[in-house]
Amino acid sequence: SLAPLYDYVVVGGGTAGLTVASRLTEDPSVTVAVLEAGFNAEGLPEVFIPGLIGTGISFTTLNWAYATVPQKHLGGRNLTVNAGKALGGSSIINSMIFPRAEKEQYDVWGQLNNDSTWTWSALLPFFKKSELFTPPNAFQTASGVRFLSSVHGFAGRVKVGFPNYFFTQSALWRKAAEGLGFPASPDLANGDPHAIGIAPNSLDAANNTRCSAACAYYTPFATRPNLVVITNATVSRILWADQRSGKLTASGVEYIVNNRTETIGLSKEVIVSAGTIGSPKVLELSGIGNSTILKAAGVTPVLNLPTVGENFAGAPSRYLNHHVHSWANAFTNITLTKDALLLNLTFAAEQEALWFKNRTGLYSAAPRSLGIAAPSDIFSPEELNGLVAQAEANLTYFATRFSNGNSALAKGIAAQHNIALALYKRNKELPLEMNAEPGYSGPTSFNARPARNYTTINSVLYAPLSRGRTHIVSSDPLVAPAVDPAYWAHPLDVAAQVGGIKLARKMLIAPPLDSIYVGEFEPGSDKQTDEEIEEWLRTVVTSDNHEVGSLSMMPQSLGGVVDTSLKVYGTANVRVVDASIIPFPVSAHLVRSVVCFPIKIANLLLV
Ligand SMILES: Cc1cc2nc3c(=O)[nH]c(=O)nc-3n(C[C@H](O)[C@H](O)[C@H](O)COP(=O)(O)OP(=O)(O)OC[C@H]3O[C@@H](n4cnc5c(N)ncnc54)[C@H](O)[C@@H]3O)c2cc1C
Repeated sequence: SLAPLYDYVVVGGGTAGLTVASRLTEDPSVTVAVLEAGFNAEGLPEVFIPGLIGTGISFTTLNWAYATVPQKHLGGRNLTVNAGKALGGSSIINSMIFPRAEKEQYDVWGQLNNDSTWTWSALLPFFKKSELFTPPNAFQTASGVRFLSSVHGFAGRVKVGFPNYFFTQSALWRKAAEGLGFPASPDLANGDPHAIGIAPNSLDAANNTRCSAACAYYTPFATRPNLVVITNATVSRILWADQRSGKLTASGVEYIVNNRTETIGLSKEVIVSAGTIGSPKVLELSGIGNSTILKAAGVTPVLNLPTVGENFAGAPSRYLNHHVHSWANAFTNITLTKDALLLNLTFAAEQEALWFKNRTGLYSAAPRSLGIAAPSDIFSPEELNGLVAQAEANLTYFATRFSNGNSALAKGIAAQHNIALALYKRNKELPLEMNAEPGYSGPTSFNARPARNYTTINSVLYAPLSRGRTHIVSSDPLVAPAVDPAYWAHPLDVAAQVGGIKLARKMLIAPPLDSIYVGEFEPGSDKQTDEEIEEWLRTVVTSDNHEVGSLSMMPQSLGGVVDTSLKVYGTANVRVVDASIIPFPVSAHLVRSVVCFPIKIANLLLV
């Protein structure tokens, strides 16, 4: 055993990891060390200026860019799943969209675990507590921002606000969507997101800068003597002590810094917060997981927990400029677009100067106007009945196929599918985010597409029924895992995403958005039938970055890996706190959800 240096060691200084570390060190007698593979990137313009996301090193150095294995249902393509590699994790490179999902989807977390502390009504106070919300000013209100103060908090750590610039296309799109039957949302964080509106952003409204997890949970507390953050430190494994009361007990953590292997001792717990792909990797390298998979990778198993890395849910979609998903885009006669920033570098320089001068202009605009579509928006009642009946008939088949031969997990996935389909029938499982991109978004590179201005309607698949897995293939901690999200493995996911393209097309030519429409670019006039759209999508969609579930919080009888206090089954002092514990995907961007887990560590409530 190692001499304990710290009470807690947090593996991964990302969104959830920094939340935990800052909360624990509020007690001056508690010592915490955070080990983060990336560095502190808060000072980079591509991190702090909202409109510069995607430029500079945001998607190279600051990104793990995990490659998937060939995706069987997407023509055997290898896709990239983005995940932030920096202090603050994915919140450093994300789109700062900060809404909440449908209430009933959060309730499923509690339902699967028979635990009412993991439900919308139990989580809402924590959602509120974690944010420092700045209501819209007169200009923002006049530009269409709506909010309900009852669902916001005004004294938390994550700064939440709205941008200082609104693209005309977005306003036209919201009107068009309302014309197609989407209600105007009073607030996209109210738990009823089947509507259209302007999403709140994790943004410091006073400065118009990104508020990442580092901004919220590290920078204000960096000088705490009981908090130590080691950057450029890649954790290779957890070190085990003799068993404590029959349970596996961590005594320290091994990590690599500057090509040296170091160790750090702990007296209380290790908190694994390395993200949905990073966390199962750390557990497997430490000997926790499916013994067969571990042995094949050259790791000696210490605890056989065969569902580590399973129940992995993601969706193929993405809408940063070069990380696309499914969209319909059209040429537009409007000139103030994001394309203008690429087409005219003088204009781009002027806009950047404007941002530095008074925090306005195109670069101050973080995304975005968005809406969440329900089954009724993309399927006729007959189509929906048919798809749900088919999914019900094949429920056992898919649950078994997705569970990698684990009968408990097959039950867990069957339970999730049963609940999802019941929600589908009640129009409460919301399969798509629709949003307007004021510029090009799609599969064609800047040089290969016409040098024009565009409007894009993105359609992002949420709440997928497909489940895949992520596992190590080597005992070398610097080797990437084999990531298989099994995108489009379930037919309902495919149908929903095809429906999203049809809805996007309808929106592009609905008044008043039609007033700026000068012809479709993609998918293009040769892709009209569902089959043609589907075949095209299979060749172009890329990864969404909202992966969850690889270390699911579920009972062991349903194939879970952690209990509702987020302890790993069979361990005395290993907890997982990050998006990997989310057992059932929800229809929202995730940061809100991973900073609000209602657990107690050493009697200290996390949020
Ligand atoms: C491009 C992109 C856009 C997104 N857009 C949005 C959005 O607009 N709104 C929203 O709410 N969500 C968005 N998301 C999703 C959201 O940001 C993530 O789901 C969330 O931040 C995940 O939090 P986490 O704590 O689970 O993991 P992360 O925040 O990813 O943290 C994991 C941390 O662990 C570190 N790590 C991993 N392995 C090791 C290791 N072995 N040793 C040491 N450190 C390690 C990583 O470097 C990282 O810092 C987006 C994500 C991406 C990638």
